[in-house]
Formats: sequence, C-alpha cells, structure tokens
Amino acid sequence: LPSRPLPCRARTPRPSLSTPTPTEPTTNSTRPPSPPKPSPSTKPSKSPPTIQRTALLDSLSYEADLLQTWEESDQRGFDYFLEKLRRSFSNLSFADGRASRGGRDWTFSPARTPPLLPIQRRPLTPLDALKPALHALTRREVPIAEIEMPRGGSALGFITGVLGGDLQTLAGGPLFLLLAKYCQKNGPVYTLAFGPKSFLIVSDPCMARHVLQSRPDAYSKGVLEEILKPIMGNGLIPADPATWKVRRRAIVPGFHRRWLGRMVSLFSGAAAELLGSVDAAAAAGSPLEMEERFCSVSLDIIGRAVFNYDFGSVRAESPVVKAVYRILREAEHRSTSFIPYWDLPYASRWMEGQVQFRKDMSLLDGILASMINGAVATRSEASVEELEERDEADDPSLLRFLIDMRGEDVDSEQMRDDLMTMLIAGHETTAAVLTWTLFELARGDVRMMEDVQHEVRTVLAGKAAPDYDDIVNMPRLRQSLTESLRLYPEPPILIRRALKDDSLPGGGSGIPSVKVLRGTDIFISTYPNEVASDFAFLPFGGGSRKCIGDQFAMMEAAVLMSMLLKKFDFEFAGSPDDVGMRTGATIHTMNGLNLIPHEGNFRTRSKEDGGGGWWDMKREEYERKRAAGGDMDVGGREEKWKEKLRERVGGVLPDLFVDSDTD
Ligand code: HEM
Repeated sequence: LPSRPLPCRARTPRPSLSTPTPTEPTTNSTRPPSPPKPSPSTKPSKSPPTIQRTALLDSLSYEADLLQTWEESDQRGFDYFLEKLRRSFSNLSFADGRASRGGRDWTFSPARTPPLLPIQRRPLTPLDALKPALHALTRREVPIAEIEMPRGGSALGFITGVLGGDLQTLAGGPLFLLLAKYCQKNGPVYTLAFGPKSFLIVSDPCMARHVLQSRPDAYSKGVLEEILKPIMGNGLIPADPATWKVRRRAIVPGFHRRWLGRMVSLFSGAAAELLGSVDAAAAAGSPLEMEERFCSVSLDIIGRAVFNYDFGSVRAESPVVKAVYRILREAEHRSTSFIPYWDLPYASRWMEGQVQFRKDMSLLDGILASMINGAVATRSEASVEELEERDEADDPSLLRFLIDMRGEDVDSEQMRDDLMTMLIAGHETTAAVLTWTLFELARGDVRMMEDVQHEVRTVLAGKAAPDYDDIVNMPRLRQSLTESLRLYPEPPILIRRALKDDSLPGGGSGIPSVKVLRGTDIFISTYPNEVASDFAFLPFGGGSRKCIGDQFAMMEAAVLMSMLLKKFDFEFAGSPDDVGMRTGATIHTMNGLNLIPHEGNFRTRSKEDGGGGWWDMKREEYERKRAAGGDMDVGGREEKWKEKLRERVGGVLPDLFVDSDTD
C-alpha cells in the first residue's frame, strides 16, 4: 500500500502538506495525528501550533496523484478495499482527476476543526412525541385553544387542515395573527392541539427568555432544524449545538465594526442601482413593485457581502437568481407544511418541485463551490486583528475573512453550509422590513412620512449617500424600521423543541409555572407585543441563538430607505387594501407593493401643483366638520386596512405608528 494518509477525510485534523516543521508529521506519515480526546469538563483546547499548522490541500493533484499510485500499485490489500468502501459510504467519487462529494465539485480544504464539545442529545423516540400531546390534553394549568374555522374559510379546507396538521390552512391566513387571536382569548401560554400535532404557544416574556437562554442541550430548533438541514446543512441556524458553538465563535468576528462601516458603501452602491429603476418609474409615472425591488437589491447585497458574488438581480433576472428564489420558496413551503413530502422515497427524482429543487441546489452549490475554491486558492492567513485592519477593496466578503482567519480552518462543505445559511437568513428578512416600513409610511398619516423625509433630507443635505454617523443621526428613520419589525416580525414565530423535561417560570401569565415534557414543540410568538419588557420584543431572537446579522441588516435597511426617501414620495397604484399579506418564513405581501414614485413630497403637494392634495383635503374636511359642529379629528389615518385586520384577529391588532405629531 502507498505510505500515505487516507485522503479527504474532511472535518478531521490533518498533517501539514507544506511548511513542515521538525516536530510536524509530514505527508509521508502513515497516519494523521489523532485529535485530542474531548472531555466534557474542558473547553476545546487548541493543539500546539506545530501540529496545527496545515496548508491547503489541492485535491486536484493530491487525490488524483493518490488514485494513480493506487491504480498502478498491485498491492490491493484489505486497506485498499476498506478505503474504497469508506469513500462510497461518504459519497466521495473521483473522475477526470477531480474529487467530488455527492455530485458537488469541491476543492477540499483540510479541516482543522477543533475538537467538538460533546453536547449529548438523546434522539427523540415516538413516545417522546406522544407523551407531551397526552400531557397537554390532561393538564389543567394551561388552557387548550379552541380551534375555530377561519372566517370565510371552507369546511373541507378546515378539516384537511386539522387532520393534516397544516397550520396555514387552519389559520386561513397569516399564522401569527391566528396565534395572537388565541392569545387574546387564552392568555400568554396555551396549547394548540389538532390532528396529530400539539404545540405549546408561549407569549409570556419571562417564559420566552427562559427557553431562549437555556443551555444548548435543553432546547433544539425542532421542526425548523429538520426542514432546513437539507438546504443549510450544518449552517448556524439548523446546526447541532457542538458545530454551532465552533462556527458561531468563528463567524461572529467577521461582523466586526470596521467591516460594517465598509459595508455602508456597498449598501449605498446597491441603493444607487435601485434608485435608477425608481427614477425611471417616476419619470414614466408608472407603478413599481417595491417588494420585488427590495428583494432584488437585498439579494445583490448579501451575495457581495457574504461571498463577493454579484447576482445582478436589480438589473436583470438571471437563471441563478430564479434558482435562488425557487430555493427560498421551497424552504418556506417546507416550513409551513407539516408533512415532510420532500422525504418521500426518491422524491427528488419523481416529484416535479423536488426535481427542480435538486437542480437549483446544484446550480447554487456550484457557484458557492467555485467561490470557496477561489478564496482557498488565494488564501493569505492572518490573525483576526490583522484581518480587521485589512482593507480588502476587491473582496471585502465574509468568505475572504473566514478563509483567511488563522486557526479557524474549516472544510469546504461546512463553509458552504455557513454561506448558504447567511444567504437565506439575510436576504428576505431585510427585504421584508423595507417593504412593510415603506407600506406603513406610504399609507399612514402623511405627517409621519414628512417627519422622516425631513430628517433624512436634513442629515443627507449635499450628500449622495449616508455614512455610519449619518445613520446614527437619523433616529426617526431607525424608529420607523424598528416599528415595522414590531408589527411585522421576521420570522413571525420562533420555533423550539424541548430535549429535556423542564419547567417554564411563571411570569406575567399568572400561572405559577408550566411543566414542559421532553419532545414538546414550542412556538414563541410575542406578537402583538406592547409590553415594555425584556424579551417581549424579539425582532432578532434572543439568547445564544440571537441573529448575528442584526446590525448589518438595520444599517442596510437604513441606508436604502434614507436614499429612497431623500428623493421620493410614494403613492399607492391602487388601494393599500390591495396589498394583502401572507406568511412563510417571513411576512410577504399577497399581491405585491405596487407604488408610484414621485419626486419630492407628493402627497402634501396641492393638487394644482400635481400633488396628492392631502392638506387641501384635510382643510376642506376640517371646515366641513366645523360648520357641522361635529368631531374635529382630522388625523386622517386611513383605517380601512387596519379595520379589516382587526376584524380577523378579534381586535388585538396594536395601533400602528402612534399619532406622528407627538410620539
Ligand atoms: C432585518 C433582518 C433580519 C431579521 C429580522 C433577522 C431575524 C433573525 C431571528 C429572529 C433569528 C433567531 C432565530 C431563532 O432563534 O430561531 C435570526 C438568526 C440568524 N440570523 Fe438573522 N435576521 C435578519 C438579518 C440577518 C442577516 C442580514 C444575516 C446574515 C448576514 C442573518 C443571519 C442570521 C443567522 C446566521 C442566524 C442564526 C444565528 C444562530 O443560530 O447562531 N440575519 N435572525
């Protein structure tokens, strides 16, 4: 047998292939050094630098060379066949001198993943799933929500919803509104039991804090984890606790302050492209679908920020962009379906949607692979401090940072999972915030829009784009964005599953404490939150799994919105009622946000000057009311849409932006 280490055992420590030191094992050593045995009481310890130093493995030469040696060798012993078996089980294949795994073409960078803390999770058995459902039906302290047929819904749809465990059909509309309605009736903690499913719905901030701040072995992401694994692999959102711990520690430094500062110019560059299309629509007086525009611009931003790839979706829709959207839709569809249709035998070969999904994933994987391979090939190792000081004008991406970070080598597949996770997590969330903020500003009291525009125009006077300090100086704008996150939480529900029996502390719920059995599925839904309390407002989650992109997202939204409102005002192409709402992982409009952009302050401009004549209208209304001696309130908020929603959720909808002239 060739005296070489076995190739491509990704995720295990490897000996150096270059720059060997006298104490280091070389490529000729027969066995890679075994990783230190993890102990539950010790933190992952770094091996001495001499053993840890590894160089990047060029699979093209290494694997092909090895293969050739084997093919030429006539000593095909037991080890040879063992290695063949291992490769086939790990889905590794070699063709034309290239290594690939599961059909993906990766250049395997060697993994130097530190030993993982053994965070034990006992797999749940069917009994674990059954026990909480029985417990929920028998316990007294937590009410069981009486499931009502949605207004206007069909009886058949309702029955299939109950039997199939499909919450969306059951809700007959956005699920978070249904949960809010039941919360109004049953209090901040209740059980939603239907068909084969039972969920504990938690809206109490103390209980939410307890769950979110618990140890990683106490709660998992449950259903979400199962749904997202096939897409995000072991990326941060669905990652098992051991991998999560290592990757979170590695990724967070990438979001350092200097990088965020640098991102501001990336945001303003992308905003300038967006403004191009808004300008064209304003000149033509035609409506523009702003939700689609926000999705495109945030996709372009996340592509460049995370792996320096230009999707160019603001300019044109390419097959890659279409594939990304289809993947996102599929992820959302999975998250709202409680029957794992994608796991049906060979679903990716015969189910039309799944066949397409497989093709889309391999297209996107191909792009990620070439980005990772490119970054690996041009790697220049540095410490975190050095990387923070670097001014990577050509490639300021997170990928560059993560690949170059000394001491944090990771195999290419983990890197792919990390990038895919950030692409999905950081794209439509930000787009949704922008969509609903603009919706509220455009349909609300004009004085609210004027306030924000006044602030933006004052701070950005004589400037093409804001910088970091400008964003700090626009509190009105930031508050508008935050308020829209309160009204339209993205994602609207946080999902967890208890991995151990636990007890939730009684909080404002008036219930002393709530027993939670292992296997219980929990939905944390703090909407509508009107309590000024810690963990009542969770736009970015809380505890250790809190969003890592919160500042990035808020800055991105602030830059885009300020540049938009500096120049434009918006008029609804139809009525605000036409917009509608539907939910998936985030909250979308039902029919798009179709707005006609106008330069300046359109709505308050008098009709004679080609504006909306809002003030003229209000003045007339006021005069009329005064003459009739009636109600003088001319606040002018358009209530129709809100009333509709209020009707649906039973009056619990909070007052949207409070009167703008005082608050
Ligand atoms: C306004 C935009 C955003 C909102 C509202 C948002 C919201 C959230 C929420 C609520 C969570 C926690 C989920 C849970 O606990 O189950 C989360 C996690 C996460 N978000 Fe965001 N996010 C946004 C933007 C971003 C961006 C731009 C990125 C990346 C560039 C990002 C990356 C992540 C990641 C990686 C996680 C998982 C963190 C972990 O488990 O350690 N998010 N996000």
